[in-house]
Amino acid sequence: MITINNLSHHIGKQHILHDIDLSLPPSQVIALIGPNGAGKSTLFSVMARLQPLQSGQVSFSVDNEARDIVSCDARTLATTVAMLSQDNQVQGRLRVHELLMFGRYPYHQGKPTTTDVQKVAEIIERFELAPLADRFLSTLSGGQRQRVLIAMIVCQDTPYLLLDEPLNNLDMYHAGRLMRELRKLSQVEQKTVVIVLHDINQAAQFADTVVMMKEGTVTAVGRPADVITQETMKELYNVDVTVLNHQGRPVIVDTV
Ligand SMILES: Nc1ncnc2c1ncn2[C@@H]1O[C@H](COP(=O)(O)OP(=O)(O)OP(=O)(O)O)[C@@H](O)[C@H]1O
Repeated sequence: MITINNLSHHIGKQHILHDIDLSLPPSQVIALIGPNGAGKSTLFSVMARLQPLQSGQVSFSVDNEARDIVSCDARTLATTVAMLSQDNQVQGRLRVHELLMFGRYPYHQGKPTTTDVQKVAEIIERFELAPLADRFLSTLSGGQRQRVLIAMIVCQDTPYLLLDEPLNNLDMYHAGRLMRELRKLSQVEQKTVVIVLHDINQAAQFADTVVMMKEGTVTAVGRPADVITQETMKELYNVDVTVLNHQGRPVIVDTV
């Protein structure tokens, strides 16, 4: 469970996040959606302590114990929550398998064990990265680099994953594969995966819970079928859509 209480955030004089209260259930895929500038990335970076918490509280519960992001030491936080941000700067002179091992750093602190080696091998297999494993990151395409970055986050093996627009640059095959892997991580390994998506149909198809944000506030939280409606799409994005139903989940079609 992720618990956020009264979280507000300013950048300069601009009020970016307003009094956010959220309880996000464990072992789910949770889609965070909302228009550009709504505050999704800011919320993620505060949750992962990449930006200091200015007011409010955030905690991640592990084994029935709440880990507060302010009091948590760096190593514990790094084994609790992993985040993929939108603007990842990667060192191009690393090879793919070296970057994945870097994801294991909170565990091995520079001295990889057989468990770390096995985990990296498992993730290479699972994310179909074997043909790329020895390549330098600087030689990869945008989509290949994105897949490797996501795999590195999964290598970190944390109970909570925050993924900011992980589908960027991914083709239809890899986007679908990734969403299925995330679902498996939540269902089989009981991980909680919070994912910023701009493709509402991916959110509708794969998320257990959808959180809607606009102008720094949370406007709705619920199951896709309950919250993805003509009205909420108009309210969030000012678009007119038709909402269809496919196997109990909404599918939206832009109404021209
Ligand atoms: N470093 C900064 N300085 C000033 N304003 C910022 C800074 N970072 C973010 N903002 C502002 O904060 C608001 C929220 O930005 P944020 O990146 O969190 O939105 P988002 O919902 O992730 O948007 P997107 O969907 O476009 O990625 C925006 O108005 C943005 O311009």
